[in-house]
Amino acid sequence: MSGTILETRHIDKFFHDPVDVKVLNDINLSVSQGEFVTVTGKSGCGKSTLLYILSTMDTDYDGELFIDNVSMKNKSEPELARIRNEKIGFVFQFHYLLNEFSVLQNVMLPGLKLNRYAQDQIAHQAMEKLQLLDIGKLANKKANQLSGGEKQRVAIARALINEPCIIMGDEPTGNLDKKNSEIVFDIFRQLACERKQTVLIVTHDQDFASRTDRIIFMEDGNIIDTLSDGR
Ligand SMILES: Nc1ncnc2c1ncn2[C@@H]1O[C@H](COP(=O)(O)OP(=O)(O)OP(=O)(O)O)[C@@H](O)[C@H]1O
Repeated sequence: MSGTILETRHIDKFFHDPVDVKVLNDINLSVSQGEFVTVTGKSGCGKSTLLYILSTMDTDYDGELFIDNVSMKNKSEPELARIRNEKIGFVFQFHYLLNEFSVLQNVMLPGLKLNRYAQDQIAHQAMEKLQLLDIGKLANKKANQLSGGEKQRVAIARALINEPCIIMGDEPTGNLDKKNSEIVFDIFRQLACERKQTVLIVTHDQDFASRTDRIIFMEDGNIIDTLSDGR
């Protein structure tokens, strides 16, 4: 494994409504390139809140976040949006695919947003991602013609289109059966091992978590333990 790709220093987070509540307490985290990490803990312990901060979508916190060794402090919203698009791919529990668009078009969308390549080049890259995930044959189907497992694979392909250095997932297998969860797990493992992309997943799924490189356990807004598999 190589350098640090994601780091937090002393992150605290308060919610103020209806009363002041501290939901994250002194979160210090360092994740390496190519590492496959899960964050787990009971409902309400702060996992999603942390993920929102790590993904730069929530900027209302104390402490400092570094992505690819760059501090996110004092960045404007357009700058953060650019960093998000370039550096981070997201996979959610619910896929949020656009039903009226084809699979290929869905995968292309974040690439078009970044405006880095011509449209036909993005289409080519999108096709490559679909093939990587073994769903090339679905390219021209509409998103609403797919099974749940296929939709989630398309959502992963979409997350990969801009070659992000970090892939973040919020319960990405939460809506899948065992077989499809396995497929999604294997994809993340492959991305981390072979493509050296960092994968950080929030999950309740203990079986999933137990097979990743490191499990970060949270309780009441604190990191209480980490378990590495020594890989
Ligand atoms: N917008 C908000 N305003 C006030 N409190 C909030 C807000 N969002 C979340 N919380 C509180 O912050 C704490 C952490 O919530 P968070 O959603 O991060 O937990 P979680 O570990 O992701 O839970 P789950 O596993 O159920 O998704 C909880 O006590 C929650 O009630």
